[in-house]
Amino acid sequence: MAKHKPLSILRRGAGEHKKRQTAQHAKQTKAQKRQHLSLADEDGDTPRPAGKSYGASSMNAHARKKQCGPGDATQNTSRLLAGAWQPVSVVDRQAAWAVAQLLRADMSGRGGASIKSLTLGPSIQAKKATYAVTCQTLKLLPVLKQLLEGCTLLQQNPGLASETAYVLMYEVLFGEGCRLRGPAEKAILAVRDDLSRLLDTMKAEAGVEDVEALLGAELQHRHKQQQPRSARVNTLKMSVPQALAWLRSPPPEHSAFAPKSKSSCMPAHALDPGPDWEVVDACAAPGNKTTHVAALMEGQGRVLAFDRDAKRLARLKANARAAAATNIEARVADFLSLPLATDALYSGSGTVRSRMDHLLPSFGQESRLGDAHASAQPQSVNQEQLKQQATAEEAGIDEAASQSVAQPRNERIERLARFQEAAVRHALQLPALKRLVYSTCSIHEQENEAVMAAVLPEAKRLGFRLIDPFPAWHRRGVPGTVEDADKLVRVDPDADQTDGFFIAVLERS
Ligand SMILES: C[S@@+](CC[C@H](N)C(=O)[O-])C[C@H]1O[C@@H](n2cnc3c(N)ncnc32)[C@H](O)[C@@H]1O
Repeated sequence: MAKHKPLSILRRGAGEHKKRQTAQHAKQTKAQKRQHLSLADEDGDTPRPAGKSYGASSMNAHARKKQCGPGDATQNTSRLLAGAWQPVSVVDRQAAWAVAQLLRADMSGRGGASIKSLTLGPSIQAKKATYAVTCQTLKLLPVLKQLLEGCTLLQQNPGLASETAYVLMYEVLFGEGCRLRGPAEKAILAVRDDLSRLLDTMKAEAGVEDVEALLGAELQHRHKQQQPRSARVNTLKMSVPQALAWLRSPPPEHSAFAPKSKSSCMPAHALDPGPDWEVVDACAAPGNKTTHVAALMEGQGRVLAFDRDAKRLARLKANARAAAATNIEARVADFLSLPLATDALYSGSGTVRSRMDHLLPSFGQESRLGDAHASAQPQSVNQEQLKQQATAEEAGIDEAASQSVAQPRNERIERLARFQEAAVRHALQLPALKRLVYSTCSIHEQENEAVMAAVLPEAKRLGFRLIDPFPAWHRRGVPGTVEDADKLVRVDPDADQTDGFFIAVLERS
């Protein structure tokens, strides 16, 4: 089990830091240009005079200023987007951008891209460092907010957005400092001593020594809850006994190990394909399940992988090559226009731990199974309507979500559920279909049991029945929501310590 790391990990390792700095110096100018291209919301650096220095009078722990109320993050996000001061370091600039996107989406209650997709995406440089700074800034956000509210930093520096301030305050107080200095860094550095004093006062008032203790018990507990790490052995490259032997020797660094959540390996086993099977993965990219299925088929038979997103399909192809899965044929296609079987689309609500959503301020404020059942009893819908309404863009998580227009969560889940239902109905029409696995990494009943309840009558007419892929598994579909709910498999992200998942298997005898 991965243990919670002490505050010292707020500093990146020396090697990583050196690598990052060298790369930064070498690529700074080019990187700045590229960043402006790739981070479309950034409006370029608009250098302004450095902020004034602050005397102790502008920092008051006891009479903290309330100018930064809950509404300010949105305003300040616009400031960030409208050409406010950008951090000079590409890592800090990317982190400030990611924090702005995440807080904006979180406050609006709309779905959005995950921390990982924003900080580890293809256009991001120094991904690990950007991810680390973003996570640590979010983790300490309550403290950073309090510090910011205790001073007039934003008021004195109209060019400084709060998200930039959070990231740079994190860097200056807990991270690696700011070696590269533009107006934003100078503004923060000018008040560094005052911020430190204010932090000391906050700790003294709370009677704690560690900054994390300022976060309160609930938040600390939330951060400590980490899922056990798991990996899937690519049996096309190494057998499981070999892998176990490997794990007993020094750290496993082998392409046969793919870090994966345990539950994400369940759908392929639920399908349980034979070597001579022909399998269709309808919404396949980036190919996690596809490559797993291909391995379970021992590199034989044929796995047809479809995805309507050409870029994501290119990633699938690269992943298939890396996995030595030569039995995968990948094509760009819209599944709803193809007479083929389906994997599934899902909101990804079960992967909040993997997505690191617990670092966001609103985490835990909504009911997890929530509104799904009450508001979304399965309704039969016209197939053509479904095709029109259920656009795939909303269905892909992460990258796709970050590009799509944000929608209220419930609306998005409803649209996903409609697409999912359409996809299953479509797959059921395949005359040669023997077994269908419907799986989502969502915990919403609307996308899971409700979809099954909607399609089951038609599935039964076509000769399918629900079967139980894992009789020994302990967590089942929500009782009373669908016939044979006890044959459905659920994985709970908290109780089962892996990503949330839902799996239903329909088989024709
Ligand atoms: C969540 S991802 C799938 C993850 C994949 N099953 C895996 O295990 O790696 C959803 C994918 O469905 C694709 N998609 C959405 N609508 C589609 C459609 N109508 N036809 C084919 N692919 C679609 C998206 O482009 C996205 O890549």
